Amino acid sequence: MTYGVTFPLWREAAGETWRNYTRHAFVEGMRDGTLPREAFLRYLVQDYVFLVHFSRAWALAVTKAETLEEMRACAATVHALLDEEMRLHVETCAAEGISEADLFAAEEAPQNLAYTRYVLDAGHSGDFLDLMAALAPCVLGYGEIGARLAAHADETVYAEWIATYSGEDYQRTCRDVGAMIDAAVARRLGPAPEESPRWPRLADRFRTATRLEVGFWDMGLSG
Ligand SMILES: Cc1ncc(CO)c(N)n1
Repeated sequence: MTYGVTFPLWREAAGETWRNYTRHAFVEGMRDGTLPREAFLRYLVQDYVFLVHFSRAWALAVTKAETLEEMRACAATVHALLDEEMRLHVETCAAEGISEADLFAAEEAPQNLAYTRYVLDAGHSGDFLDLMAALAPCVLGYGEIGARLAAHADETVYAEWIATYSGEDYQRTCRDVGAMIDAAVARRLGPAPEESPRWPRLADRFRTATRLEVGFWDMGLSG
């Protein structure tokens, strides 16, 4: 999955951190079905809270945008998170006797706090590109993981998770976000963005968010 031209460059710059995220033991446990249910549910409850704050960060992107196209793409992502992706969390948890009110009230794990507030701060202290560099590993990383697992997973109890992230709705969101980031980078940094003095810092933000994704999976495994 490439999702545009900027994402592959940032992913490459993140080096083995990207692999640690997308090939994490938690991910492989969903692929082959060996992930303990308890770890999955712990993760899913935290991930619901993550998505609440992640939606806020995309809403912040609407206010940081410079064009109507950017505003539309960011608003559409807020909608996709709140009304499509979170359905997985609500329905899976409901089947386990965990209500949406319980999810909303769940106490955030430190790894969750660190990640979401890092992303929000990237947006508050920086501009639209700073925010996009911090948001990209989440959206596009899950797209990449979902597509790989759909192609290579065993018959697994985690099929619904895999179907959510490999499904057409989520993959379309990833393609749209990838294209929007390419246009946003070209608009602000010109035709040779890698030569811009801002480039190393954007790549660094992307890698930091990727490190925080690794921490999020670690949390799921360790409690
Ligand atoms: C931690 C995390 N990263 C990315 C996504 C994809 O939106 C998610 N649901 N949770």
